[in-house]
Amino acid sequence: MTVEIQFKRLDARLGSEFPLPDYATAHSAGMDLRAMIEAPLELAPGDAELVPTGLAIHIGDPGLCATILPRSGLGHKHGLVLGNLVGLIDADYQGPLMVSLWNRGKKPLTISPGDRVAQLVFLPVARAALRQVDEFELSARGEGGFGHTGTR
Ligand SMILES: O=c1ccn([C@H]2C[C@H](O)[C@@H](COP(=O)(O)OP(=O)(O)OP(=O)(O)O)O2)c(=O)[nH]1
Ligand SMILES: [Mg+2]
Repeated sequence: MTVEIQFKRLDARLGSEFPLPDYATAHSAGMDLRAMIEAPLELAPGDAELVPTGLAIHIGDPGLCATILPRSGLGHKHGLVLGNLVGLIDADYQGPLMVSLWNRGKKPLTISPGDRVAQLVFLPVARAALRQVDEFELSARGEGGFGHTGTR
């Protein structure tokens, strides 16, 4: 499904020097986000920096959220992942979209202005109304968890 999402361009280089976030292929689930930094950023091993993406979005619909996820190639090959592991963008958030870049690897990494460093994925959300009970109707799993079903 396609949803229309309002955005504001906070950095004039987006949409001119660098393309706006977009899907790389017809069926990509994520649109890549760029590091809209002023100058190259060196991330020492273990360091994390909060980096602007140059845009703000307002999802507006409580039945939707967005997540910011690492890009597989950068995460696996270079150790560039997210300081919060996954970013969660609430439907009522209107501030600048930020990415926490974490070098979890063993070598310094240099991020250049405009690099595509993470990806934005929109997801449906179920919001819960919690109802307290004394007992659950017993399920097949019951309280078994944390490896209860084995590995083979
Ligand atoms: O990677 C991220 C994660 C979050 N946000 C923004 C959007 C989100 O709606 C807001 C709050 O995020 P979250 O609820 O995860 O953080 P919090 O520490 O609980 O902050 P708050 O108390 O504002 O909810 O920060 C980003 O821009 N980038
Ligand atoms: Mg929160």
